[in-house]
Amino acid sequence: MSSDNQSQILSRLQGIVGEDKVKTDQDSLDTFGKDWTKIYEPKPLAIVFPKSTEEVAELVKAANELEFAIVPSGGRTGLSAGAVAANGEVVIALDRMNTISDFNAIDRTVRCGAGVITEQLQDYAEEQGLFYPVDFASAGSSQIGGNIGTNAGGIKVIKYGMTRDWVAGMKVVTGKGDVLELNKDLVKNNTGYDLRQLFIGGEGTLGIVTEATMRLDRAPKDLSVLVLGVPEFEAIMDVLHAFQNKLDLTAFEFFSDKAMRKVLARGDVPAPFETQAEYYALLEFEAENEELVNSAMEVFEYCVEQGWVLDGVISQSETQAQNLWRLREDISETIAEWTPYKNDISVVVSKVPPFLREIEEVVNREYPDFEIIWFGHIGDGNLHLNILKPEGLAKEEFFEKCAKVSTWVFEIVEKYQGSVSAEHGVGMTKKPYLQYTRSEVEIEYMRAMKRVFDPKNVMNPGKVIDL
Ligand SMILES: O=C(O)CC[C@@H](O)C(=O)O
Ligand SMILES: [Zn+2]
Repeated sequence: MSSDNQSQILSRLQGIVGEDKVKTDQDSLDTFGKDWTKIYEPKPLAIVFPKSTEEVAELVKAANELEFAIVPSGGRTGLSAGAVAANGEVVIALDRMNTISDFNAIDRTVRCGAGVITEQLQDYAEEQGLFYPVDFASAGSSQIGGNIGTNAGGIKVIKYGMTRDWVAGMKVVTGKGDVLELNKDLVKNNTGYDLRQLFIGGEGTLGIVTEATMRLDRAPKDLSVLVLGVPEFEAIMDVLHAFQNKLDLTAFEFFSDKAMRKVLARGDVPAPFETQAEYYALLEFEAENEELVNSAMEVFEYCVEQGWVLDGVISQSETQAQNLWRLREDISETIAEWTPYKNDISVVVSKVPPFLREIEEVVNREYPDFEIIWFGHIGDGNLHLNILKPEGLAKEEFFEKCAKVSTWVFEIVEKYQGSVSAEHGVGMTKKPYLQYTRSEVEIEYMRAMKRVFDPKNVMNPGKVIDL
């Protein structure tokens, strides 16, 4: 792009959002040009901070006219490079659109600007005696618009579903610059195609979500957390099955001993119990009355009798419950110092054990010095596969080897009819592998949709699919 073009674009942006809301300093470009993927060099042209849907629509129209690309940006906590601007794009950061309004106690809904932080909504719901259930470790920085764009999942999906299930209505600016108000917050609205669903999880490739009405729920009462030591991976599924038959679980997570040891080594949280097991399951349920607690204890004893569980602990206080959760939630951040290879994959729950074993076998056989760290939302069939870079192995060589790992893993994903991205989206990192989960015909329909909503390919180009 010539410098004339660049200055034309910049002055147009300034005309729309105001001079001080267009940033081109190196610090802003570096910060807003990337997400947590960390493997791409950010190179945006500018970062703009609009305040309203109208301003966003003007920005998108300008992009169509002056032919520049847009990257929508929320809390930038994504792990698939969906919010990376590495090719001179204009980043639209929704941070200033962070108002919560129009709470409706009867409908149990609240309107959020796209820039509302997840935790801000969770706290707001709590103040109203209600609950916003989509939750994950990055809730303190991720934004509602980004959650919708990526259909964020997290640790409570087993009971509450993904972000998709909590969007009552939303406003989007399409890639053509049209403003759509979708679904009008209705529970029942059988009037043909539900366009909401295309933008939810569309990763900003069809348009930008600027506002949304989010549903809230009854607040769960007296949540209890159980951590169980499990000697064999296969037994975790028996444990899940046994507990699900008796209790309505709000979470069922797992992590390996290797993962937990890394968290414990930081010295912030105590070990759950002395017995060491190869894997741990973390369960959460509403212990509203004694009957439910007794029921949980009976299942626990049954699991011990069967040899599926070696030891366990049930939280006796809120602090203990939080500490048990930290054993699971702190893993991702803790292992970041080993420059891990990351993957986020899923299969139907019943196929999880052979699926994991097959992946483990191939990695162990080909690269015996690689340390695999398993954890994830196993109650939903979602595994997080992390591999730590061995000390002394150069980063480049490690990532070259990991590219091979990806191909083996995705071949196994295809064999098990799973997904190459369970909850982290496609972005740039999973784009080359989409065909392991989506058929060619399906991908062609996706391209056709992209052409309808964003004919000039200004919206987050190079993410999810290529035209
Ligand atoms: O870092 C990862 O691999 C997963 C991050 C996140 O989805 C989690 O469940 O902790
Ligand atoms: Zn996760």
